[in-house]
Amino acid sequence: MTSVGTQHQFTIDLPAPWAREMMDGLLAAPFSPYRSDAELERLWEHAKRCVEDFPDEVRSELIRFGSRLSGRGALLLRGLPIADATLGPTPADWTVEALAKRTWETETFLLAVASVLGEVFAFARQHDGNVVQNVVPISADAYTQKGTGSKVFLQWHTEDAYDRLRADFVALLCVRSDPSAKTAIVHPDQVPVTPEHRKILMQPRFHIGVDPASGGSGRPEDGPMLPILGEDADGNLTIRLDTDQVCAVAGDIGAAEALEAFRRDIPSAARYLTLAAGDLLILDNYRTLHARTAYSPRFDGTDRWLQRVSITKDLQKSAEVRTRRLRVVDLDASLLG
Ligand SMILES: O=C(O)CCC(=O)C(=O)O
Ligand SMILES: [Fe+2]
Repeated sequence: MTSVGTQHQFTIDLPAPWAREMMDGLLAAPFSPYRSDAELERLWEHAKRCVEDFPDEVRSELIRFGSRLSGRGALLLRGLPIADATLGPTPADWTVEALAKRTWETETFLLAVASVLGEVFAFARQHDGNVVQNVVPISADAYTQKGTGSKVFLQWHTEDAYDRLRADFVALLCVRSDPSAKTAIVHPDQVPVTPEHRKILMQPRFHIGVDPASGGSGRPEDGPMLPILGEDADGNLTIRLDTDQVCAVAGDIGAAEALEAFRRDIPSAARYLTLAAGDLLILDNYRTLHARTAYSPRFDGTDRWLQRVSITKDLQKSAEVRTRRLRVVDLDASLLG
């Protein structure tokens, strides 16, 4: 097994014979993640048991990444064998009805990996609360700042930057690739920042906009006042930002300058990856910004297709706002900040 890494990101190539055998075994997984919450829970239990067969190195790297001890912001597992023919056509949108799938081996693997990092969950406002979300290009969204957009650059962001219940980790499994679409990642430590700017970016001198689906206006200036950078208990830098949905507080020239300088230096500090089918990219949502380059889907069933889950280390913190479904945070705009 080969693994290479930097202090910011780490890549593991899954051993091919093991990965093939595991995927063959998962073909028989009897539960769908899409039909009901009860069935999803059965699949979750099943996925957790699969982790017992993971190679030691994969398991221990996942545990290390999940514990945040490594300080890294991204972990890429490569080489999951995906039989393109069994996937069926890329759906035209993410609705469950569109997923004429009969086997759920990729979803099961995604959940198995997620189970080492924490608990999967979703927001009711996104993808109808699907826990496993299918990120595909949607024709009507082509020019939007959504994961389902395509023809425009999807700006640098952490997921749900304005929300205190945002995910700790986001896992993206590429099941069908488009070589022209690149996923870009950057750790805040990689972006050069002067000590003065860093101090400013750590103060609540910025607004992060709340999208209309979450009860906000979609305008950055209406969003809560928040810092962009922070520090965790170990003194490591954390980040919450969506460069499409942020502004400095009105009249705060220092904050505006610090934000502009930071934003300007992101692209050259970033790493650009073309996700291949079978690549699973796990992002620490407190330590990595991501983005996606523009690309041109054909909308003919052969387009790029990612499956994604959001993971929290502490499902309990959203207990009060999960009143309807076990893993789905209710539509509620009272949680910002
Ligand atoms: O398409 C990608 O590579 C990333 C999409 C994205 O930002 C997401 O699904 O969170
Ligand atoms: Fe994203």
